[in-house]
Amino acid sequence: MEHVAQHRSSEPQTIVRDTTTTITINESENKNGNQINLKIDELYIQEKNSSFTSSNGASNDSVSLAWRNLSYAVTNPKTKQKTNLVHEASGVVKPGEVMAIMGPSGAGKSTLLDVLAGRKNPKLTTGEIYLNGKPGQVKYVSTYVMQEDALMGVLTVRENIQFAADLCFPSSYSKAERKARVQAIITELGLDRVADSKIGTVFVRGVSGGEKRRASIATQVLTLPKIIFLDEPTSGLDAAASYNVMKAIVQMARNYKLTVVASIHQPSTETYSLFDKLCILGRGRTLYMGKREKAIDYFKTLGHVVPAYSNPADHFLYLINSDFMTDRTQAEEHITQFSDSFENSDVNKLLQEEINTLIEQHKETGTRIISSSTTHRYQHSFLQQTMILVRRSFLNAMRNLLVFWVRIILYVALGLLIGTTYWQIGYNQANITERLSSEYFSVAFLSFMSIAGIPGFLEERLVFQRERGNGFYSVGPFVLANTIISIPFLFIISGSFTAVTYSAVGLHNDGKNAILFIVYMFLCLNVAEAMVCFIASIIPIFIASLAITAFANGFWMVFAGYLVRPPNISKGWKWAHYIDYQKYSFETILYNDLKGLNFNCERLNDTSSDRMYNCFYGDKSGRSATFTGEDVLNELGYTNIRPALWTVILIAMAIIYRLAFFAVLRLRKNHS
Ligand SMILES: Nc1ncnc2c1ncn2[C@@H]1O[C@H](COP(=O)(O)OP(=O)(O)OP(=O)(O)O)[C@@H](O)[C@H]1O
Repeated sequence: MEHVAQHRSSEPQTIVRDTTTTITINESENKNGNQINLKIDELYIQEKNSSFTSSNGASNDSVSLAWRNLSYAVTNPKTKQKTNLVHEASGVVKPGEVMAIMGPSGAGKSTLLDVLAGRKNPKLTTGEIYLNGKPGQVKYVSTYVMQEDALMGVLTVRENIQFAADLCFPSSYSKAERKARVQAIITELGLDRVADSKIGTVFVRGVSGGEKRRASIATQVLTLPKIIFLDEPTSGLDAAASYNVMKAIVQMARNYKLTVVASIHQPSTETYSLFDKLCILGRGRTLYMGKREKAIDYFKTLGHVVPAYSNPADHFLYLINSDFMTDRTQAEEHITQFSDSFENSDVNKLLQEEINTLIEQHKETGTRIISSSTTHRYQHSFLQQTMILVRRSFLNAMRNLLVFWVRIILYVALGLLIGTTYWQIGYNQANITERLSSEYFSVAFLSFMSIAGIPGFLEERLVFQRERGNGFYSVGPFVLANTIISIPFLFIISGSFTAVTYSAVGLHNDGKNAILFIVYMFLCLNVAEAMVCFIASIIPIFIASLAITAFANGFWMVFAGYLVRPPNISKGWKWAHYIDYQKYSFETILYNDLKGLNFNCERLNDTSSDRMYNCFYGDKSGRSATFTGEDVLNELGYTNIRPALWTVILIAMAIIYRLAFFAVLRLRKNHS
């Protein structure tokens, strides 16, 4: 095989190779003006030659994974009893091999996968993990593909992968090179046909489940990490889709000598036949670890012949399943028998020898894969990470019905409702209550409606979690991008709401006051939005965060100072009033409207008295025909409103919620 790879130089380049598929990128797309014809392994070779390091900082040499006497034990806090979720496991997976961890539900598949991937608490882990025969840190050479598809539904397959590529490849890669890499992985995972189709949302029918899973995998293996861990990559897929997903993974492992470990629940016969190795677990114990094609013979030596025409995977799982044994001791013995048999088997002896040989072979040679630094290096600066995320969030918001358009429509509809309900309330004292109500409901309803942003936020958060886990960017750029993107969006909402409400109600008829109304609505929504992000980051479960945000907004509505006026709020709840963002929003809007307005008192027709007017507010002598907006504020107890200070408080509250949102994500990251 011939590889010529030098497209990073300024000279025109030719890439000659013996594969059938090449990807042609338009000349104009290459910043050097050169045509690029690449396939994924060509890029891989180039990276190797140019000391490419993956996003995790690892070199591109193949890496074997071995583990010996690996246990993971948890202690029951009540009984103080220790339980081994993984017990004395050993195994080897070599470059180009795919190993499936199989076992019934609760067997410890995910736990073993997580322990191998370095995602579990190291204090609870004992045993050794070797990379190329030397103890090493797996996370620097691996990627972990989560079970959930973390993609943006309104973006196409290509766009999702492209944004991941923009984030995980250094800026030294030209746009055309990144595009070539994206196209290569699309081809590699058999996604060409649907590359420009949207992933799909509740509103838009998108690609199939299997295609979505492959797209999700593509976003996570772009850098060709040397070891790939996949948590149930076929869960929720039918047999054909599962086979296609696994086939694509196996193909990649073979082509690029990647070491792949996947937990699999119940593979079909076809999918099962794709694996090179099997690790069968039962109650955390190893019941078989070795070559897939030797498993049938091994179980035969134990007296368990796989019936003709049956799926070996099904048969093994059926054999070892003790879940429905009512006697716990009997169930335990059942598993112990299998694990003891394996421990004393020739297969295990060969496995131990293989691990020993691997360690011996690399004793004198090879370098230890371990990070020299505890701090992670990202491919882009903080600012660049933020800008890429802003671009993606913008595209997502513009296309996402739920994030943008539905919310705009809802806010405008709410504006119309308030505008028509309080239509031209005028300047008579009888309508003061309605005037205040229209302002209170503007604040309260719009704040409440911020819950509509939860689904979109949770989708983005899932993508963030995956990308953060893969070291694409840090928490700061995500929070900052989320904040930046919300600003124009909230201004548009505030502006369109004001456009349909302000004049319809007949609020303070002055351009300056109308603009200030938009600003105050914006400040209010800005806090509401930040609070939503904070709550949804603490509880990233749709129904739960919806309920808690609704409760929080209901709570703030009570203490905003309209349903109960400030002087009448009981002492015990005063604190709530002072930390209530709706109070500051409502009061600034109220002040902005009432200050400088005059209202008409009721004219009395009683000629026998010198009282000509009945005024609810202001001068009650009966001689004044009007009262001022300030009179209303004073008499209702809205004293000491300081718009400038309230504005600062609202900005500070938004910043505090955003910082809390940042802290939650940081803590969760550290925790995981
Ligand atoms: N932190 C923990 N503390 C106590 N028990 C735990 C903990 N984590 C997992 N377990 C238990 O360990 C066992 C193995 O869990 P694990 O998720 O690894 O199983 P699994 O084989 O992946 O199951 P499934 O196929 O259902 O996902 C289960 O019985 C689970 O309840």
